[in-house]
Amino acid sequence: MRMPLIAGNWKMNGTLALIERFGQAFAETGLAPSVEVALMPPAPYLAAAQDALGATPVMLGAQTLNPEPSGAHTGEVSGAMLAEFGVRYVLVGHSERRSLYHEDDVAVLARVRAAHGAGLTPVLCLGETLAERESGHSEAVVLSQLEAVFDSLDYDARGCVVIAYEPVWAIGTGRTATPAQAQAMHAAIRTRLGDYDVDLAARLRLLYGGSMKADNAAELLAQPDIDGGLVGGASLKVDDFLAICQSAG
Ligand SMILES: O=C(CO)COP(=O)(O)O
Repeated sequence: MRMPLIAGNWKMNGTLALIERFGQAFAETGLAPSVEVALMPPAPYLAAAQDALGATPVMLGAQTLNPEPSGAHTGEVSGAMLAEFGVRYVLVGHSERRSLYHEDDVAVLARVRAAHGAGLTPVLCLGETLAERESGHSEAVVLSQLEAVFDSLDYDARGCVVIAYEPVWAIGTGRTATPAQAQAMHAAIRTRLGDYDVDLAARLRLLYGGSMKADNAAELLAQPDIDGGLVGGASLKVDDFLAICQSAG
C-alpha cells in the first residue's frame, strides 16, 4: 500500500549535460507504475531538469529551502520559488545541513512548516553519527530528531511528510547499513509514529539512505519497513540510478 519512492540527491554535483542525459535515459527506459522517482539536482538546474524530465514520470525535488517566504536572505531559495519550477519534494534536516550549516531541530521544524506552506512534501532526514551508534544511542538520537518535528505538527501535516533514515556513518562511505540494521531502525521509527496515530504509521513512507547502490538496493528495499531510498553518489550515474529505480518497481 506504500508506493516506493526512490529519490536521487545530487548534492553539489552534476552538470547541465548530466541533466540532459537523465532526461533521455528516463524517456527511453520508462518506469514501472509501481514506483515513484524524484531527482533532486542543485537549485540552478531545476528549470533545465523540469524541461528534460517533463516527458518522463520522474518528479523534481530540491535539497533545501529557507524557512521564510521571501526577504533579505542573500543566497537562499524559498519554497514558493521551488514550487514554481514544479518541485514536489524537498529535503529537510539532511545530516550535511545539520553538521555543515548548523541546522538544529528548531531550524528543521521551521523548514518542514515552510515546505508545507509552499505545498511541497518535506523529506525529513534523520540519522545518528558513528559515535552515537557505537555508544548505543542510535535509536534515542533518531527518535528525538523525529519527535522534535512531529510533536509540533498537527494530524494533517504529519501525514504529508516522507521520512528518510540516513545513518551518518553510511553516507558517502561505501559502508551501507546492513538490511537488518536498517530494518530495525525503520521499525523503531514506525512504532514511534504509531504513538501519534496507527493509521499514520501504516501510511508514511520511510526511505533508507547511505551508500545505497545498484548491487545492494534490492536487499534493502525488500525489508518490510523500507519504502524506498534516498540515493547520493549512485544517483549521479544514470545506469546505476535506473537500476536502483527498477529494483524498487
Ligand atoms: O546522503 C545521502 C543521500 O541524501 C546518501 O549519500 P550516498 O548514497 O552517497 O551515501
